Amino acid sequence: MTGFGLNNLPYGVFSTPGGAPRVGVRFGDQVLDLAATLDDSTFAAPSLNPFMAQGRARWTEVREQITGILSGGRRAVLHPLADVRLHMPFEVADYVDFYASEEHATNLGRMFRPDSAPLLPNWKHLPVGYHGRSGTVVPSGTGIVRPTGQRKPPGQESPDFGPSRRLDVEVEVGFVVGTPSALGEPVPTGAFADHVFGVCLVNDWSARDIQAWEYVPLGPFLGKSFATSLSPWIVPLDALAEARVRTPTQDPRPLPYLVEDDPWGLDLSLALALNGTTVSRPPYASMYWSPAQMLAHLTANGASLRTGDLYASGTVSGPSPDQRGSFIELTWSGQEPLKLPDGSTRTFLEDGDEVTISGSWGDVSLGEVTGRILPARR
Ligand SMILES: O=C(O)/C=C/C(=O)CC(=O)CC(=O)O
Ligand SMILES: [Ca+2]
Ligand SMILES: [Mg+2]
Repeated sequence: MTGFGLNNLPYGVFSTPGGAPRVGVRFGDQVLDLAATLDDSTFAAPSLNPFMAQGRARWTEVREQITGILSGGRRAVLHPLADVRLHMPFEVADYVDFYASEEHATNLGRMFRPDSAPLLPNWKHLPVGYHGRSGTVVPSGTGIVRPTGQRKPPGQESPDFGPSRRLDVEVEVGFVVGTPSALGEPVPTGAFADHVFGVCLVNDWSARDIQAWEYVPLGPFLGKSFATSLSPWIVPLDALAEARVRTPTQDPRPLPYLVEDDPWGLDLSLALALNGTTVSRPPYASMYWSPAQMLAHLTANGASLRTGDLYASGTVSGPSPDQRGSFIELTWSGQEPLKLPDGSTRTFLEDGDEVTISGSWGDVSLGEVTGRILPARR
């Protein structure tokens, strides 16, 4: 049907006019009102966190119940999607962003560090990542104010302060943790599905001029912390069982704690659209590190997981130029502007631009995450 049939059933948080935000499941162009249908107060919460904290056995049980209700015509409270407002689906605990695409890491290495090897020596030994800012993860549709910060273009002797001139996107896939883990206890790759509840789309907005000046030696900071957008529907891992593929061959072989027996690469097709025109189609199957390896690495030092932790894959870029997941790559640092159907060209984002990332596996849709650029505050 629409990408939201019985084989998908993603969870989100919605409200009807005058009603409180509560948990819903998308079915076609309708939203199943879970609190009203199952008479379970877990789903009356304004976030998925209480349900996600209950763990995999409960997630499976509820998915079976919902499937039974929607296929067997049992009493269900459904609202037309057009009549509801969608909210942040869960409360983000900690937020981590990885860097798991070899193509993206190579492209950015070439542009940011033209005088050294594009991949740093650690890159094929561990999934490189950084901790982001969970408080600025925003729901799809939130306007993105152009950030202001320190900029130092090449050839300019000292930095100045002003609105970013190189505002960009990053097409990413997000993984949402349900079951927490104990401090001091690493989570092995084989326990990925016990902890991760589901998958969504992420746009890691990035101000390339701020980033290029600030990032050495501690990594991304204000160039990325102003906003990160999230899609409204969290697709359960169960809906993606058939999407699983092996990652590309990993050479050198990763250390034992990063080896995965069951493959958790995902054959998702993503798309990046600017003002309604698709400009790129990044293939998630090309990602070098799997989300199970990312989780094992994230906890290898004993760092604990909390319900609502979000970790993103890093920008998804495939091998061909029309598969790149950011404008800095698509326009090669602004040197090769994109031509748009209205005859205009684009390097980085302009005020008023609207960006939409969508994704799917077969007829299982991840929906979309969208955002429009608002002028800088003055
Ligand atoms: O190579 C760098 O210095 C930085 C690259 C990024 O902007 C990466 C980032 O946010 C991680 C990713 O999305 O892949
Ligand atoms: Ca990123
Ligand atoms: Mg961000």
